[in-house]
Amino acid sequence: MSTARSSKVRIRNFIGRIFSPSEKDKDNDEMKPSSSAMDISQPYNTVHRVHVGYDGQKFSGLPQPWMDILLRDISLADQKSNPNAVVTALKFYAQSMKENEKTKFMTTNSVFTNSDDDDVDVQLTGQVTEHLRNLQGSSSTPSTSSSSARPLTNGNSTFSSSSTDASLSLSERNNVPSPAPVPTSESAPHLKSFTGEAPKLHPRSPFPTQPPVLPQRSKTSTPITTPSNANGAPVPGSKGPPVPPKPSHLKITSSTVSSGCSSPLHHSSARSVGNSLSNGSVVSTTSSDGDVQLSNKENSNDKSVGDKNGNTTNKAAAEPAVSEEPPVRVRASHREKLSDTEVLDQLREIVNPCNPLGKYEMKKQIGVGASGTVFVAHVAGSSDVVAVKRMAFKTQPKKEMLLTEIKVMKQYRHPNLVNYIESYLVDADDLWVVMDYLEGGNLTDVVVKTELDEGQIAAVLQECLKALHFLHRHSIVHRDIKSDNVLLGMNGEVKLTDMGFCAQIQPGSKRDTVVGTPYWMSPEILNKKQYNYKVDIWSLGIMALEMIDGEPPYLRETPLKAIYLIAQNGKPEIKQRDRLSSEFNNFLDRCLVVDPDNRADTTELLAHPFLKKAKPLSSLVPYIRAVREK
Ligand SMILES: Nc1ncnc2c1ncn2[C@@H]1O[C@H](COP(=O)(O)OP(=O)(O)OP(=O)(O)O)[C@@H](O)[C@H]1O
Repeated sequence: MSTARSSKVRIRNFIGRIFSPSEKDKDNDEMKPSSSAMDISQPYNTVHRVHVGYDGQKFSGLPQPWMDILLRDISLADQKSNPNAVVTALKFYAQSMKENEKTKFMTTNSVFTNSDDDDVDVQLTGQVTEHLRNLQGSSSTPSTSSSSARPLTNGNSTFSSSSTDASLSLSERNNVPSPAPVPTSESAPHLKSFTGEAPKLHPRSPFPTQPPVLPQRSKTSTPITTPSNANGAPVPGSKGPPVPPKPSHLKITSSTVSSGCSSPLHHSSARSVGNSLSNGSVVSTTSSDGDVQLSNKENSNDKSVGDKNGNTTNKAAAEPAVSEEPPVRVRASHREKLSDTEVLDQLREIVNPCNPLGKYEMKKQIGVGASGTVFVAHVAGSSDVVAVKRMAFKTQPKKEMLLTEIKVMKQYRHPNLVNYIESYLVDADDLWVVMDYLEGGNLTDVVVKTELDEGQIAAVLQECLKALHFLHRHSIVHRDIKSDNVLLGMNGEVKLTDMGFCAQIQPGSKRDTVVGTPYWMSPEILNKKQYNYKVDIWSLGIMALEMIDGEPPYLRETPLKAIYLIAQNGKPEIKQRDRLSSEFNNFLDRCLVVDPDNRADTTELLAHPFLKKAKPLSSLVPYIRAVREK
């Protein structure tokens, strides 16, 4: 029986990568300075397998630190009630660890990508699949019994001496300093109507009990600094996502200014690009390369959930045990990845070949992102202000994503997208992307610190939907919709940014690359199913919940638990349902439909009665100001 019920999780590569921490993304290899001729290289493409069993009662075969995490975060009862969700969470966790090692700064609320042909597989025997199906059929209600009542445990100690520390200390990395104490109001605050007066800010309530492990929201308005070793790698256990080492030439300095050159866009047009293109017309036709290109993968990989014939063919399924095997095989990618040199070549075709230093005068740092640092800059000889994102190209772990971002920004212009102005590649490494400056910062700061009313929320959603409608109409799926990626102007403009994960999906086709930020991810992405542009609608629904609650569902859970809960629960609970208008409730219900085929699209949502409640964008201004001035 236990054999029949065994499920097998193959977590390939992961362990090998943990124990070979110096093996980096091979994309970076050619950029590494060559070491001495006597150096013996690290093994590469090593593949290890860990067979994990589930006997209907508990999981076995996981490395001990993982067992500890599992037991700490997901009770045995929860494991039993939905082992499939546990498997999904473990897969995700393993994948995030792998990303962590690749990018050095993975956190669960960091965005990440992984191809479906990556290294973490789950195989369930037919009977187990049936068993799980029965379980799921009979327990479709959310299992939150232990999640909200139980104070979160601190994951710091669990892995402090383990050899897998560097990757497994995810929870610890998600720790953030406690928010400043704010008086808790006795009664739940009601959504307000905007009166036109200066807003009385409604600070979000603090946690009832301060959880020791709190997943971190990216706090992009202040630089994130993380202790790092001599190589710039993060120190295990350090808090906050480390940023890539910043080359000295990225420091703000006016001493390096050299002669500028004429730009493709004149200064005076820089701030009006969006408006001048307000019809949302496509400037250029579809890109045919990089991530923007559709690569609709045939289901050619050998990964499957369950054996359709119900056969128990795998020895490991019958005998759950940790077994590490020698390197086996590396699955061919379904899409040819561009080499660094190819990315560089394509980039050179896009960028302005001149030196930007005389043209843009850096004023101050706005924030530090995963790939670089954003500055506000003055355009020399004018009063125009732009944002300049500077990135050290050679050390970027995801160069192709950068290329995608620039291509999409350049090709698709719309008043509700942050518009690209131009880009430069200085000394083949210092990549500048010049874009509209949105002085109001990101929506996260507003939703975390204030409470918008329904009219304001509707206004924000309407603007985002216009951008999404435009993108979807051009077969572009954004894949990372969240408040962090919505920028605000001081006049209340609302614009989507961060096009790095955009992909093109031909009408009627789907993708399966796992991309996004877990808390905002749709169930179909999380479960590694094929998906289409409807994933953006789900994320928009989660973002609407952020605007109501100040955070997405499960943000206070430990990462593994959060992923488990998303996989387990599907549609999240709308906590303040009773306080919301029926129109808003219905809007949320249309976004947060688990089955993407039944989920609304942008056309439906743009005509939704809830958006009739949208207030003028100027209603956002006092809130934006208040947050900026705080
Ligand atoms: N055009 C802009 N105008 C104003 N602020 C901006 C602009 N672009 C980015 N920012 C701000 O700069 C900070 C860093 O932005 P960035 O896009 O680098 O962050 P990220 O999305 O975390 O990183 P990455 O895109 O590299 O993964 C954020 O606070 C963001 O809101």
